[in-house]
Amino acid sequence: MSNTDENHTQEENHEEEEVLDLSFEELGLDPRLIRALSKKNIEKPTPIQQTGIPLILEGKDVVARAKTGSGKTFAYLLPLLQKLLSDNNASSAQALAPTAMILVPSRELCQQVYSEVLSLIELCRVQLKVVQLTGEPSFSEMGTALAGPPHIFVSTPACVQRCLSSGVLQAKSVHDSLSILILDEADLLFTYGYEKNLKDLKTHIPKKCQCLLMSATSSDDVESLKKLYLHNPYILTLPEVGDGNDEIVPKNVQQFSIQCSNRDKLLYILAILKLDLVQKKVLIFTNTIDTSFRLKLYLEQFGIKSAVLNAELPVNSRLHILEGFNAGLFDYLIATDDSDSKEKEKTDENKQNEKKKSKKFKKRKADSEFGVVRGIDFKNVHTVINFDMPATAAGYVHRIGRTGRAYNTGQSISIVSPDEMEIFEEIKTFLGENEDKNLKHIAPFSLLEKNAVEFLRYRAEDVARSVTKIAVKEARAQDLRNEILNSEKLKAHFQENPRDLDLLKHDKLLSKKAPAPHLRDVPEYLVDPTTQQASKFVKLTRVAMGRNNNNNNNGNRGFKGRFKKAGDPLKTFSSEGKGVKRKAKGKEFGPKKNKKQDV
Ligand SMILES: Nc1ncnc2c1ncn2[C@@H]1O[C@H](COP(=O)(O)OP(=O)(O)OP(=O)(O)O)[C@@H](O)[C@H]1O
Repeated sequence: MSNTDENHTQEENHEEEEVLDLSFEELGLDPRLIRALSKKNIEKPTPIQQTGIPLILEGKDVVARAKTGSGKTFAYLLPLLQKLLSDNNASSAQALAPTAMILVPSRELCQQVYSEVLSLIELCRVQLKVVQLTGEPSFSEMGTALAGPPHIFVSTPACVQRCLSSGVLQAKSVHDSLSILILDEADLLFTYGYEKNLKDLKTHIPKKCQCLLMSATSSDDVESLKKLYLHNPYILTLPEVGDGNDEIVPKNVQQFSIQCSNRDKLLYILAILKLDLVQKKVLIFTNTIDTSFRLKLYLEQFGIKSAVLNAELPVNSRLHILEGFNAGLFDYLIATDDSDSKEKEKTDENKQNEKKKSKKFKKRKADSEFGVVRGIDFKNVHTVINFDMPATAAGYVHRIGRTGRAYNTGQSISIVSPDEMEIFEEIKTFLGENEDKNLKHIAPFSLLEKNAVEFLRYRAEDVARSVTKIAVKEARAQDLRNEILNSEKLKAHFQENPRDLDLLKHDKLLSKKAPAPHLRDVPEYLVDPTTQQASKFVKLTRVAMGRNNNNNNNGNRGFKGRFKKAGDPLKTFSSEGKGVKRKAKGKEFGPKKNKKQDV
């Protein structure tokens, strides 16, 4: 809508264009922003930032499609802040509504984007006001949030609609003041049920307003949103999603799989974690909340402490669990991810999955604004484990995308049972695996020897039997009670001490009986020499990476934190399946080419 020619319905033709190796200075960014980025160890723009920032600064409507973790948030935040910095004292002085709105599908994303903007503003030391609001705020909460008004309003479509219909936000003021609207994680907005909100909201968006649409994947929903909100947009597709030539998962993520029976999944994950075969931090995905508690209780018995994250926890707890994990207060997070099935439900008439969900799960009210996977920037996650396989291939890509973010490296391990083989095959096809061409993206996880697993079997099965359904049910209820209590305390505490991290220890033990001392350490005679060697390699790598079991509290390692391939024993230790497609080196961000195209 930023384009002045309203009658111009034909979208522009954009030729394919080489991505230049530009610096932030060359992109014309304000020195204050560049200094702020530097303090965050961010020195060089990613490809989507290199191509997106100049277009957004020019005032173009842009659709940006770039793979997960490619830096889309700064691609829109930096030009947005630059614009606000340059007209801070002029137009916004008489404004009665925010100058910019960033709409996201979930509370977690809202908090994440808000923190990112706030920290940039603080580091720039400028007087810009950013506010976030989600859920169902009261009249006075809306009034407080929008008083001023803030320059940037981060919210969900439903919440903005609420502000408008209550009259706290005047349609005329929005019409007069709003100059940039950003729809982030656009491919999820309809899935999360915001279609009507977005259609209604459209009537209040002034034609002069610049609209940006950010998404990791393309979909019919993105297409509909584009038609609804954007005029004559630039379509940035990085990499060429869907043209079959590029990898969908970032190259800096090594993907592995383990095939075992459903019953052995606990045994295998124990072996991976207990024998120290993966780098921390570790994010583990399950499909149901009960499974996550079962896993937590089980691992606890072996001295492995973890936190759980799911939709039934109070929002404050969820946000602080994320914050604590990002700050490095605990190493293992078990997340229940069903955002994937939300999408499946939407398109799939077959409701069998629904039936499988336990009655208990259905009774508890899960937060519809909860999103654990899409867009959440889990900091410094080195390993993603699919304890349960996701329901769709797109879900897999989004889960794996929680590691290897920006210029970091990472790995994923999917533990696949026979009844998950169908989706596993689907995922492999989606990733472009081709048996004929001997092209593989997911290799067997060969660091884990069968012998090593068998040595642990007796103890593991014994403990697994002790984690009964009743124990799981009690732990789940106990955790919920704890977190509800915590939630109110956390809210009050963090209002006064926003930077205090003491309360964020969400990996407390839930087991009724303390872990038996003999289960905490695996005696050396139980581990075969090959596994011992693999484990030593992983430890050495950790030291080389500067992690040494303790995560540093610096959320962003940027370039300086990444380790070189040559120094990564995981990559020299033979763990790749025959014919696995790997790149020895090269840019970690997709292809050289940027495709700007007409749609
Ligand atoms: N130029 C950069 N250099 C190094 N790190 C960067 C750069 N830009 C962004 N990052 C970091 O990369 C991580 C991923 O960025 P971001 O969350 O914006 O990715 P995304 O493309 O939005 O991913 P998703 O599609 O999963 O939401 C963040 O931790 C961010 O701070």
